[in-house]
Amino acid sequence: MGTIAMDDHTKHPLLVLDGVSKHFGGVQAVSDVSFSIPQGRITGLIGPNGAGKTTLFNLISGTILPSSGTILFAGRDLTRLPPQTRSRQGMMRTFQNLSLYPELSCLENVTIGANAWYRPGLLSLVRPGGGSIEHTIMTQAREHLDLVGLADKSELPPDALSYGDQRRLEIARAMMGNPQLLLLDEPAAGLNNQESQELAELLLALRKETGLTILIIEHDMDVLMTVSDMVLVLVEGQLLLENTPRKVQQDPRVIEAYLGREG
Ligand SMILES: Nc1ncnc2c1ncn2[C@@H]1O[C@H](COP(=O)(O)OP(=O)(O)OP(=O)(O)O)[C@@H](O)[C@H]1O
Repeated sequence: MGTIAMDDHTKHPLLVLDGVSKHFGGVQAVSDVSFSIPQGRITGLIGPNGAGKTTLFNLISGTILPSSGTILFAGRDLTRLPPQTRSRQGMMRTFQNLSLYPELSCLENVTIGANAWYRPGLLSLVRPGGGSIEHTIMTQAREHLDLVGLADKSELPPDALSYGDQRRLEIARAMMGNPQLLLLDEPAAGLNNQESQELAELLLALRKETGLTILIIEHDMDVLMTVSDMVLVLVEGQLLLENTPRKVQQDPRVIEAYLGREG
């Protein structure tokens, strides 16, 4: 009802967390976390081990439900909706550990991402005899392999790829779901310096080409500094601060939080 002022220079938020908490028995993993992410922004999520980053990702993608609080995505309340509904609405994720299918080719692995929107029963009704949806999926999968630079590896099994390329393959599969929001859980883990830098460039290119919004957990500071517009710092389940990567790196509270953990 015209609640957004047309001259408002702040972009409409794609993802909004409002007072989100999660406890596992006596462990307060995420505590009263609120933030919002505008469309097209790349946001880094950092924090010492056990800070609650993965729990927060699981809450956003819906594999676990919050103890309290609200999660809005594209203006809709998704707090209690299952992961499949969230991916259908444009939220895709990759995992800390690779989750590729070794018995399938790279191309077939990418097609799996279409599960986010392809429900055979429904589509066969919508497109009666109107060309093959399988053909469309294969074509899109090839385009996404090309997008991440793996066009020439389509028939290989994922195990034949370098670790860096396997990470790219996972991203291609997530992109196959036509996401508005991509959640990346440590995509540079296990990559060498060159692979990490190439990954950072890929993420920036994806954002440029598709207007994608990305939330990324990443321990590799070089990657984080390269790709992030803003960084959220989580410590002991609480949001300590949100600022630009440079400001975050220099913030004594952040340094203290990391050193405090190591000491
Ligand atoms: N299913 C669970 N049951 C009980 N406790 C859990 C569960 N999942 C997470 N926790 C606890 O919640 C806290 C936050 O864990 P989480 O894995 O979210 O942190 P993290 O920031 O992702 O850590 P890391 O950087 O090591 O991956 C930890 O104390 C962890 O032990």
